[in-house]
Amino acid sequence: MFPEQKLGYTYEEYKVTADWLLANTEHRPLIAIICGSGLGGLAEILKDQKVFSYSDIPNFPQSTVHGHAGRLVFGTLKGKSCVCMQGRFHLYEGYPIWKVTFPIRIFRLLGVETAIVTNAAGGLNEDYKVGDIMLIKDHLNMPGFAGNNPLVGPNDERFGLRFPCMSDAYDRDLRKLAKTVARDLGYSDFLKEGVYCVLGGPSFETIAECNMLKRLGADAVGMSTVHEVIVARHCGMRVFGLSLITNKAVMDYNSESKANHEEVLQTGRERASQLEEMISRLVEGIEPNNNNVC
Ligand SMILES: O=P(O)(O)O[C@H]1O[C@H](CO)[C@@H](O)[C@H]1O
Ligand code: HPA
Repeated sequence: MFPEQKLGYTYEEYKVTADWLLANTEHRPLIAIICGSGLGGLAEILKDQKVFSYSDIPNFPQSTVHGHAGRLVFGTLKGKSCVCMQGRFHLYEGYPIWKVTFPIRIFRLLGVETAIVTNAAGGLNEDYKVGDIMLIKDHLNMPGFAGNNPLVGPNDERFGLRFPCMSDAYDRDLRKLAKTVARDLGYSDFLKEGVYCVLGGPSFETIAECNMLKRLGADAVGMSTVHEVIVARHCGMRVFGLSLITNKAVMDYNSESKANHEEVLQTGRERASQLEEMISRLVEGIEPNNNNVC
């Protein structure tokens, strides 16, 4: 006999964590920001911070990847209450997908209405340059095609529907707002909009895989974000996503380039201040959603 496999957290387990956070901070965030690899500096722009190490929060997984500090930062940005993950979880760290997305449901129980998800990604679209910021308009969920979707398992109606729609995953109004913000900041030259493809990692893609993904319609490739977005949409949050193009995917057998995590982190450092400015202005323009399910 095989031992029964755990398929996710119970509602009560999510509540334990959410209630612990509510008891330990006075912040009541409406906006959650998830920092991608090397983008943890985004959390530093929050004022009146209350910071928790993931290791101190009941049930919280731990960050194991360089460039993901493992801190949950509450604070205000442009007068709005926010919570920021300085470090996310990835499948390749060995976490089951329901642990990867655990924080999203916690945020929902805290009252968060809007999720801003950021990541570092490899550019597949040949028009993209290193340092470009790509607004995510849609995704390709490769682990999902193989049955690894964070909503697999019994559905808890207190979070959302059994079969949530994903054709409107990335909020059109927030993308419009981001384009206006980027134009006002003079960022239009490096602003793109495209399709993000998630793979399991941790190995970077082969040349053949990059060419295949491009033909399938992906503009950028990474190892995160999509699982979080699916859970956020399932529980009725609005989602805004952006990818920082940290490296160009290698598409050509004559190329000497090699993807590496140090380059990913370095590009994050170089674009940090523009990303901070853009996210601040975006948050400033976000209207409360009055906790309506989108
Ligand atoms: O998606 P984020 O967390 O930004 O990180 C990206 O950067 C790492 C690879 O360098 C991978 O984890 C990839 O997903
Ligand atoms: N591939 C996958 N994930 C990534 C990449 C990449 O080229 N760059 C940053 N994260």
